[in-house]
Amino acid sequence: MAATHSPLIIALDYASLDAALCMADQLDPRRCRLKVGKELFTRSGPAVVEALHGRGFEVFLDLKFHDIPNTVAGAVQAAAEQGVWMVNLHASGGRRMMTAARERLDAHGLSTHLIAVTVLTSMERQDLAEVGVDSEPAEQVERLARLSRDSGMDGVVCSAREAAAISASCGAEFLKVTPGIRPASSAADDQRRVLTPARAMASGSTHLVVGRPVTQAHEPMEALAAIEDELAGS
Ligand SMILES: O=c1ccn([C@@H]2O[C@H](COP(=O)(O)O)[C@@H](O)[C@H]2O)c(=O)[nH]1
Repeated sequence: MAATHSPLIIALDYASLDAALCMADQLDPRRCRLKVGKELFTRSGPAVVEALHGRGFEVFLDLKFHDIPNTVAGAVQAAAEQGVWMVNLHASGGRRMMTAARERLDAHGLSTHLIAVTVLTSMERQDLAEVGVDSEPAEQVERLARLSRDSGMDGVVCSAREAAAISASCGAEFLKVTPGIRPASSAADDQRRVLTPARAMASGSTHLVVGRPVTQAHEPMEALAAIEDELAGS
């Protein structure tokens, strides 16, 4: 498998294995990693991970597990045994859930990166208030990032807007995987806490998750090249 130095992770949010592989076949594992999320995995199962590994890609399995500790530990183990590069769970599942997942990977010698989702990049203050969290997103992200670090996570999913603060509190090595990446000319869609690729890297993101700005572009490879150019010039 090709280990890339690129921070880019392309989100393969497609409704079929064929559509996902059609995009993957235009991409190069030396230029990006790929993310498999809930829609694609629910439709195609482990076959998609196998197919992407077969093409040389490192895979982030973005299933955002959130359940009781024993169940999440088992799910994380199952993901890691498929050889994925990264897997995630929801930090709001709490310390015992995260610790159980960490311990399960360690007990089996599995080196898959394990990261925790803090506050979804689609959420803003009002969304948090409606689920009983009376905080600014940045404040809640910081709280969950510290808990994630203390629970043995390798990093978090957050918006790039929070990456600098997390680097300060949890260290530069702590992974900051940031969706909500939008080139200046792209629509925000359902995302709320967005940043451009260059500003995201400057803020301390370690990895940038990009979906629709590339996959729904009229010319996806041109859109990807424009993002790479923006990063090279920053
Ligand atoms: O907080 C989060 C966590 C995960 N995601 C995922 O990232 C991609 C973003 O896709 P875009 O098309 O670039 O918006 C998508 O797969 C989400 O499930 C996120 O956006 N925010």
